[in-house]
Amino acid sequence: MNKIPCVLTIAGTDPSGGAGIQADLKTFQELQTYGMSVITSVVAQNTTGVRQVHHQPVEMIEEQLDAVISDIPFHAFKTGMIATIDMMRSVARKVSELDIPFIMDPVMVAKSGDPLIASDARSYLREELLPMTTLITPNIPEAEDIIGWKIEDTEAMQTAAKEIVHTYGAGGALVKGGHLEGKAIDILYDGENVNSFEAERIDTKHTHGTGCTYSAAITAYISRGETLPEAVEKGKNFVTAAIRDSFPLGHGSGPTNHWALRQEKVR
Ligand SMILES: Nc1ncnc2c1ncn2[C@@H]1O[C@H](COP(=O)(O)OP(=O)(O)O)[C@@H](O)[C@H]1O
Ligand SMILES: Cc1ncc(COP(=O)(O)O)c(N)n1
Repeated sequence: MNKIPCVLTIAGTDPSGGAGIQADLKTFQELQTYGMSVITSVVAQNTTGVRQVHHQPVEMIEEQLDAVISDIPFHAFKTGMIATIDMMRSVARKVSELDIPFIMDPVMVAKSGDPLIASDARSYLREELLPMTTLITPNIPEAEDIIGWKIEDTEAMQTAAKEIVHTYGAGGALVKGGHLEGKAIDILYDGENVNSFEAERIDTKHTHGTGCTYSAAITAYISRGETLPEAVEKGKNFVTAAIRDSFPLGHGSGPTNHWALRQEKVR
């Protein structure tokens, strides 16, 4: 295995650079890992919303995966937007050969409210992909979709994280509290322990791509040999700084700032 930590993202694109593959690769680069990408869907979107989506044919997704897997060993990978059951089936088949950490951001709906996956793909995600994961990182609506009941506080987030692991079979679950009020609290259950990660809520609308950035940062830290709780703690610091210094770019919800931690160290 090569010494450089190598990581792969399997996700959709964002030409405006704040979410999806683009956010993942910027995060990988910023965290001193070698980033690679397999594109599932080309998404015409920006800070205001999604205009059009073009799915790659499943053969093309499989070819991209084969091209990477057959050539370059990597240490961890993440998935983001995988829009249809057929696409999920192809990804599942290919990644089942890999014996490395799998971080899944179960992307369902963009910040703008636009759906990013087919509604019938949600149950396939829960039943077929979720049990393959080392860690799944749902926000509150995504966690609710998986477990089928409402999450209203951090106690319920903890119950949900345990249920996602014990009932649905994820290796670990990080339920993110960005959609609740008050402090930005995320709950990690790794199959043994519960850890809580807390940050002050930052008063900003520029949170486009936070979920992508966070899961990419966790993937990068894991590829560098950190344990799950360590990787989440560092990932949380990274995404909090990226939100604190987010860019007021575009006409909608602007992107997070992947340089933020570096700038904080320099200041
Ligand atoms: N306004 C905010 N201030 C500070 N942290 C936030 C804010 N909004 C979201 N977060 C944090 O950003 C990360 C991603 O959050 P979340 O919005 O829940 O996920 P997603 O982007 O998938 O919808 C989590 O760590 C969450 O706690
Ligand atoms: C291709 C793609 N993947 C994921 C998201 C979700 O982004 P967010 O983290 O803002 O919900 C997105 N807007 N586009």
